[in-house]
Formats: sequence, C-alpha cells, structure tokens
Amino acid sequence: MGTSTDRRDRFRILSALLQAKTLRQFDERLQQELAPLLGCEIIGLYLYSESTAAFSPVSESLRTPASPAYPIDQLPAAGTIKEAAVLAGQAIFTHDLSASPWAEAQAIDLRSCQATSVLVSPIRIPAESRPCATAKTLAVMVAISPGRPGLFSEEDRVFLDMLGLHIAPVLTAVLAAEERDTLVAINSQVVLGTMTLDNLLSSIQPILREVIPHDTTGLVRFIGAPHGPWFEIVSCEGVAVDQEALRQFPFERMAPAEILATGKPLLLTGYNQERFAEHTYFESLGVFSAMLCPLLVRGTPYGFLAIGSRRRNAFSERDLALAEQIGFHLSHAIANLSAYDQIRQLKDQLEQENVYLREEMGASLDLKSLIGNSAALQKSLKAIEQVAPTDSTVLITGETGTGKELVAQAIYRLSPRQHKALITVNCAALPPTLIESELFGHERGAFTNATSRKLGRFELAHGGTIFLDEVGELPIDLQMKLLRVLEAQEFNRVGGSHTIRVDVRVLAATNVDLDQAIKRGSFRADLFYRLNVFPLRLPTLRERREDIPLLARHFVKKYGLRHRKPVTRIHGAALNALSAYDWPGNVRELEHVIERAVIVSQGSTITVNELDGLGRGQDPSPGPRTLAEAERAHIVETLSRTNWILAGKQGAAEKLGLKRSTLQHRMKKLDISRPPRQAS
Ligand SMILES: Nc1ncnc2c1ncn2[C@@H]1O[C@H](COP(=O)(O)OP(=O)(O)OP(=O)(O)O)[C@@H](O)[C@H]1O
Repeated sequence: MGTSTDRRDRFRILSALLQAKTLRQFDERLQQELAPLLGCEIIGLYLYSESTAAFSPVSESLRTPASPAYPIDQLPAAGTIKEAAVLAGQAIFTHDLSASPWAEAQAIDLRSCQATSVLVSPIRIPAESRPCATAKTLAVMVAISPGRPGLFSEEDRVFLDMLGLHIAPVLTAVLAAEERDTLVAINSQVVLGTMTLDNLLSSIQPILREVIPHDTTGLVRFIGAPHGPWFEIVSCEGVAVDQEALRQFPFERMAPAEILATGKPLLLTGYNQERFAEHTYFESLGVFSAMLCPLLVRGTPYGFLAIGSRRRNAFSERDLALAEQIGFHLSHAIANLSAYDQIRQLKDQLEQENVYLREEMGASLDLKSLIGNSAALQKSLKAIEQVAPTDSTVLITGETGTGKELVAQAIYRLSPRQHKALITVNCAALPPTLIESELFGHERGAFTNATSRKLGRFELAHGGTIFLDEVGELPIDLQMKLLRVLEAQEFNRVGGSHTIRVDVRVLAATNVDLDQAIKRGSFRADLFYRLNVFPLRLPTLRERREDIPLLARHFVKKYGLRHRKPVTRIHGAALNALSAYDWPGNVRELEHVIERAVIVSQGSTITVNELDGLGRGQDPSPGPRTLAEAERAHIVETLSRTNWILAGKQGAAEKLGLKRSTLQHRMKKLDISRPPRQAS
C-alpha cells in the first residue's frame, strides 16, 4: 500500500466510522471497510479492560458459537497475541496463529482453522493526548484469515497501527455517545411515556435492544416481612417464568438474595451461576446468561432489573456497566411511578370516600344519638364503649329497626379509626352479580361492562372501617372470599392477578338468625365464628318499653323542626298507646309513626287520633310472645298510665292488684325502670 493510498483509505474508513452512532454500527462499518482492504475474511473488535486484564468481543462473529473455550464473556488477556499488541503499544502479526505460542492457538474457534493469518492492532489513545500522560488502550481490532498463512505484510501492520491511533477518538466518542443516547432515550421514555410499572419494560425494550442484544427482560420486586424475604416478578418479557416453580428454591441460595445482601449487579454467564439454586430452572427455560442490576427506590432496595439471553457468555462487563446505569434511571422512574400510582389511588379513594361520606353526613355521630335509659340499652352502650377503641370485629345482631347501623356508626366514631373512612356495604341491597366487584373492585375488561378499573369497598376502606350491613344476605360463594379477607386482609380484584393487602376493621350486622342460617346451609359456620368475635345484640323496643316515651319525644322534636310544625308535646293517652304497642318494626317504626303524626298534627300536642299510622303497613301485632313479655308489657303500660306512681289509690300497684313491694320486686326482675322526666 502506498502512503497516499494509505491516507485516502484511512480517511475513507474514518469517515465511515464517524457515521456510526452505536458500537454495533462501528463494528459493522469497520468490518465492511477493512476486510476488503486487507483481503481477509474476519475483522474482530474486542473491547479491552485494563483493570480486569480481559477482552470482551464486540463483533457478533466473535461471540458465536457459544464456545466452552470461553468460560466467561471476558476473555482473559494473559498470553494472547492481543495482549502482546496492547503491551507493545503497536500492531503485531503472525503468519500462522496455530503454530504460534499465543494463547489463542489453543482456543477452539481459531485452533480449528489451521494456518491462520492474524494481524492485531490496539486502538489506543497515546500518552501525549491524555491529561494524565499515560496511554490508554480502548480496544483491539483483529484481522483474521483462516487457512491462509502469510497473508499480512509489514505494510499492512503499519497501516493498521496508524488506523488504530486515528480511530481511537472516534471509538471513545461512539462509546460515550452510545451510553449517553441510550440513557437519554430511556430517561425520556420513562419520564414522558404515560407508563405504568407493567409496561415500563416493554417501552424501554427497543432502546435497550439497540445497545445490548438480549432475549428476555424482567422487572423484579423484593417482598419484605411478613411475606418475605422473597420477590415478585412485576413484569417479564420474552420468557414465561412460573413464579410458583421458583418457590421450590430457598431464597438464601438464590441470586436475588445476593443482590439484596450486596446491592451489587451480577453478571451470570452460564458458567458462573451454578452457585445459585435456581440456575437449572432458568436453563430449562432456555435462559443461559443474565445480568441482574439492583434497583434502589428512595434509598431502599426495591428489586432488580434482569436482562437475559439464550446464549452463554452473552454479556460483557461494559454491558453490565450500561445495564447498571439503565437500572439507575429505572429506579427513578419506579419511584416516580409509584408516587404517581399512590396519588392516583388516593385520589380515587378520596373521590369515592367523598360519595360515601356525603351519604353519611348528618348521620348521628356517637353514643348520645342512641336514645334510651333502659337497662337493656345501657348494657349495649357499655359494650359499645368497651369494644370501640379496639380493632376487634363486631357482629351486631337484633331485629330490624333496632339501631344496628346507628351502633356501627357509634363504634366507628369512638374508635381510633374515626379520621379514616367508614365504608358501608348493604349486602342485601346489591344485586348478587355485582357484590363481588363492589367489595373487591375489578380490573378493566374483567367483564363486559368493566370499561375502567374500579376500586372495591375493601380498598376504599383501607386504613379505616368497613360496615357490612345485612351480612346474613351475602351469597354463599362470596362468604369464602370474605373469610379470606378477614383472615389474611388480602384479596384480588375481579379479573386481576395482583394480590391487594388492606388494613380494615370490620363491623357487620344482621337481623337474620345466623344459627338457623348455618343449620340451613345458607351461612358458613367458619365465617360466623370469624365475625362473631365480639357479639353485640341490640334489644327490641318491646324489651325496653320504658324508652318509648323518651324516643317518641325525641322524634317529635326532630320532625317538628324538619317539617316546621309547632308540635312539641305528646298527649298522655297517645303516649300510653305508643307504650302499649308491640313495635315489630322497632325504633324505625316508632320514628315513622311519629313523623306521620307530626305531619298531620293540627296543634302543639300529638293526640291519639293522630297516631294514625300506628301499626299500619306492618304485620298485625304479634303481641307479647312469652308470659314474661306479656307481664312486662302489662306492667309498663299500667305504669305509663299511672304516670309511674306505684302506691296509693291511683297507683299502679293498686290497679295491678299487687302489693307495692311485689310490684317493685317484679319491676326489678323484669328490668323495668322509670324513664327520666321530660317536658311533654
Ligand atoms: N336508640 C336509638 N335512638 C335514636 N334513634 C334510633 C335508635 N335506634 C334506632 N334509631 C333510629 O331508627 C332507625 C333505624 O335504625 P337502624 O337503621 O340503625 O336500624 P337497623 O337495626 O340497622 O335496621 P335494619 O336491620 O332494618 O337495617 C334510624 O332512623 C335510627 O336513627
């Protein structure tokens, strides 16, 4: 080659290399330009790492076949012709590598090629061009011609030597640009893309593939106590990993444990990964090498990014360094995404909570809203005070209209969770087909009308309280799912595979006799025991007749104000009638009767005639059921009529035909006490 031709050739090669944006392109162009010029078949490019004294092949032609002669992707430099060129700081060549003392002569790929000509030139930045005044070798280019000894001349050697010096700055720029462009592209993708954790990987895949050829990627998240240490595959591309299959291996002997412990990236080549228990499983899936880069979110280990290949030795130290940087950017993206996700969830939760809270506004707040002085009610109020501050599940039972919902609200208001949501679910009011999605939410597309993701009421109640009203009406197939939530505080949305964990206090109420329901097979015994941690039975109004005047006056006041009527009093006879009635609909029925009376009343006092609604629309009064109830009802009625005077001609004892002391004894036994005096 003549000198001016040399110059022209070098100029042409340089111009071609300057077009390269990635290392792969650089390598392809080098091959295209140089091989014809030198008349050889292969131009191989190897990056050189001085610190590890190793070469990593860049050219695809050098990476295959997956040769066991290369135990790791890093080819040890010692004794190779490449190392000799690096140490000499200039190009060297051999007419026949197989007959040379260099280590490559023993390597299977080149050994099979008898009489191979090899010319190696370092790509180096000379000492005078570097601020630290020491030369640096970035890579070596190797011209190989199998089966043709003596191909290269001294002229070729000098040409390649000069080329090595000239292209060093171009290679430096390409390496730096590749890293920068990749990271910028990934960064803008993860910042600008409307992404969720699930599609994070697929969106960076095309960029990653440009710089690191690979077959699979995975985003893995660590799980801490109480369910860990373990890990969960958030998303995975290119291979179907069965998370359950991984459970057979002990965590402490797996690669994730090492990443968690060291916080350092791992390069698994196919030969050095046998120390990890799960390597046979991944090989059975066809993954023979991998890079695992730790992800740190807000200073704590989040998990790792896994990049895998079907080939052994697929990745180099440089790939690992780049993957580590990518991992760094992903960590930020994950931090942002999870913050964004939390905000979105909170927003959803707030919006939904608002709806429920608005529904509940105006609802009574605490024990004061539970009217009644009877011993039976006072017993319930005491129980409410005892259980409210705990996190215990409460099962409130009692006939319809006895105030179960009011009691649930009181427990909530008196509990430490009063500042979090109270979410009410009326299990009887929801169509059976919707209950599951109402309770547990659904994913988009879970069923025909699921056009968007919906949070379930358990999720909305996270941190707060859920009130399952009419729990006895819950379809039997959902009872099992409810039991799971009560036991593990976790569930899946309908159509979702992700397990959601919540911290919810459960209050439940029913007017169904659950013992009977269990016998009939319509209610699960195990769910009953789980709910019945703290049973709270509310007395019927019949059992606390002495509270009737008090309640009646309370409702007169309430509806007088609401309907702007001047009613303030109840006539004695009207009160007697109210006290004598049996109230199958309990307080709710009494409330409705009084409201109707207030609406129709003409003056300031409600009269018997205005108690028109008494018992209307209800089943005919069943009357007291037991002898004791009948006795109690009769005594309370008489006491009301006599204005709670016991002794004397007009007293209740006389009217009942009893001695005063006997009446007092019976009152005590039947739990009858005089309601406090109020203006009527
Ligand atoms: N002790 C009470 N003091 C004042 N109002 C009460 C009392 N108990 C119940 N009420 C009122 O009676 C009505 C019915 O109460 P609530 O809805 O709590 O009953 P429930 O037992 O949950 O009924 P159901 O089983 O039919 O759902 C409500 O308007 C409630 O405010």
